[in-house]
Amino acid sequence: MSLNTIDELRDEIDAINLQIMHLINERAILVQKIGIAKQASGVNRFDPERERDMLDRIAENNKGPFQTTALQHIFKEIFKAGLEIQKDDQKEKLLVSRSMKSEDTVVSFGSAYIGGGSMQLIAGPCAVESYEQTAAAAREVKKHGLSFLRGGAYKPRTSPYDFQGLGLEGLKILRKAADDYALKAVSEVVSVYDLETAAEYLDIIQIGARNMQNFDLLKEAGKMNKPILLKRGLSATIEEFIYSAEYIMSQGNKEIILCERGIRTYERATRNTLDITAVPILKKETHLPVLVDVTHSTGRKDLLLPAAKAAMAIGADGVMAEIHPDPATALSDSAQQMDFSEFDDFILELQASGLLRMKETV
Ligand SMILES: O=C(O)C(=O)C[C@]1(C(=O)O)C=C[C@@H](O)C=C1
Repeated sequence: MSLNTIDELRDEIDAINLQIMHLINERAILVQKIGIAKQASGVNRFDPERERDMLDRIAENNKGPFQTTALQHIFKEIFKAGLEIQKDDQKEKLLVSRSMKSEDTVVSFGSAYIGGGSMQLIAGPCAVESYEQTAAAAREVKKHGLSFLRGGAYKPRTSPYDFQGLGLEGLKILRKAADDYALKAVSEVVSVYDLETAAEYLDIIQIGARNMQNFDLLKEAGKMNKPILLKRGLSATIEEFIYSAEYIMSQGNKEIILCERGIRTYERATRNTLDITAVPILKKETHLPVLVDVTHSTGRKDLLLPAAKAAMAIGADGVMAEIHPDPATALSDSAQQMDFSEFDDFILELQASGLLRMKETV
């Protein structure tokens, strides 16, 4: 066969390639329409029976030279690509997605707000242990012109024998300390049964990493008229994180703050691996504010400042950090909490780097 003939055959293949491309895209448009119809009727995107029917029809009609198995593999790839298009279309329609709302969501608390370019620092003890301890932290938070005081009242711990938190008493102490220093109170709720009560004492309800896919808790939080701070799961993908936020917003609550707190990987140098690029991805894919928890992600005091600088430099709406009057005596996370002198240095460094301007935290 001459080279001419090969070129002529290739020209024919090029023309057929384009025909196949147009047909596949024509098919994709139909798949998109089916995806929209399925979403509207709550039908699962993946339909194995339908795929089996189509593959059987390929087998019945295949006259070669391709082996039927080879063709079926090719069509399976087309089906998978169709599912991806349906998924992307669905993601574009999520209430939390940036395509649904181009402007940033700003969660307002009177003169304080989270999102929309404000740079917040949420600080406080890992756990509320006593009024004196929590009030001391509140005083430090206020001293630096910050607005938000965190403190754990319900502590999900790995071991059932570890300090579980003061519960309702802890919420009351946190509320009093926050009120005494005109701060907003942030604390985690771990059970659906505690939501209503907690909402009476908190300005922000936190749903922790271990509960990121506690769908009942997410749905009930979505029915509340209270901002929700949702932490990324230990091993959650960004897509799962976004869908968990959608669970909340789908129930009506639009005041959601996302928090990247590190993911569990093979790395042991830090407590978790801070997935810092999750911040711009989440800012790009959703309109929600994104915070970074530098304490739980790194688990190391020496990394709190570098991690906070990285978070603020990459576009986070703020940082969460733990402080304690005497970390060595803390009932949880004693190794990771800054004492007040360390906190002073932390704040000064962030200010010196121009990443934290105190006027925006008032
Ligand atoms: O027919 C459907 O239900 C579709 O969603 C379309 C389609 C396809 O590519 O043909 C895509 C994914 C499903 O698993 C089955 C079929």
